[in-house]
Amino acid sequence: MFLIYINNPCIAALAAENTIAVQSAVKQEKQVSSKSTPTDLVTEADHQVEELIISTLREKYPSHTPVDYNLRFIGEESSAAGVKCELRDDPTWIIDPIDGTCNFVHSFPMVAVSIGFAVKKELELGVIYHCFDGTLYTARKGHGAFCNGVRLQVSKEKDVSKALILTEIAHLLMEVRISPLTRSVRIIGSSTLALCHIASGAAEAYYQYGLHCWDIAAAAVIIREAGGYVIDTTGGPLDLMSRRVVAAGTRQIADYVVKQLQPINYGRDDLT
Ligand SMILES: O=P([O-])([O-])O[C@@H]1[C@@H](O)[C@H](O)[C@@H](O)[C@H](O)[C@@H]1O
Ligand SMILES: [Mg+2]
Ligand SMILES: [Mg+2]
Repeated sequence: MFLIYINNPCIAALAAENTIAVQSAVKQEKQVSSKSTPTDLVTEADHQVEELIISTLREKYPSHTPVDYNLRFIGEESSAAGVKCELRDDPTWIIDPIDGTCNFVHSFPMVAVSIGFAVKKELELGVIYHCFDGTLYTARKGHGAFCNGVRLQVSKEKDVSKALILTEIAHLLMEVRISPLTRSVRIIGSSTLALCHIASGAAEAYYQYGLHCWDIAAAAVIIREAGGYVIDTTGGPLDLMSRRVVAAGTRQIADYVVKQLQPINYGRDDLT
C-alpha cells in the first residue's frame, strides 16, 4: 500500500538534495571522530544528512501512515547513537547518510547517499546517489533498475578467470585466495557504490564481511532488479542483519566466491 505512494523520483530528489549538502561539506573543514574502530569514521555531515533525510521522509509521508503503522527508520548514525536496529513488518527506511565516510574525509571521490525501503521485511525500493559525479541509481522491486534513467543489466560472465571482483580491505587473506583465478580485485571504500558497479555490469562480484544493513539494503534491490544475485556468504539467502554479503551478476560467479570465503563473525546489526 505504501509503494503506490512512494515513487523513485521523490526519493531520488531527496537523495539528490542531500548530495548537495555532502558536496558543500566536502570542501569545508571536517570534525572527524571514530565509532567502533579508529578507522570507522564519522563527521558532523553524517549526522546532519541523516537527520535531514529522516525529517524530510516524516514530512513527505505523514498521510501515508495509517494509525496502526509506525513508519520506522534504521539509520547508521541513529544506530551508532544507540537506537535499536530492528527490522519489523512495519514500512522501514534503511539509511546510510554518507557511505564512504573515510573517502569523504579525504575528498576521495567515492561517496554516496543510500536510502532503502522495506515492507514486511521485504526490500522494495533502493536509491543510491553518487555524491561526486551525480550518478543516480534507482530500483523498485518488479520495476527494473536504472542509472540516470538508463536500464541497468548485470554482467552475464560465468568464467571466473574473466571476473573483476570488488571487496573491502579487511579481507586481504581472502583476496590472496580469490585473486589467482580471477582477472583482478578492486577496493573502493564505499560498499554501496561497489554494489552499484555489480548492478551496472562494471564488475562481476562483490563480497564483504563487516558491512551493515544500511550498506546493503538499497543496493540489494538495485542489483536484483538488474538481474543479479545478492546472497549470504554461505550461499544461502541474504540475511540483511548478518553484516555479510556476496553479490554477483551470475550464480556461477557467486558460487565460486562463496567457495573461497572463510567465515568472519562481526556479530549482527539487530543484536547490538
Ligand atoms: O561507514 P560508511 O562509510 O557508511 O560505510 C563504509 C562501507 O561502505 C565500507 O564497505 C566499509 O568497508 C567501511 O568500513 C564503512 O563501513
Ligand atoms: Mg556505509
Ligand atoms: Mg555511512
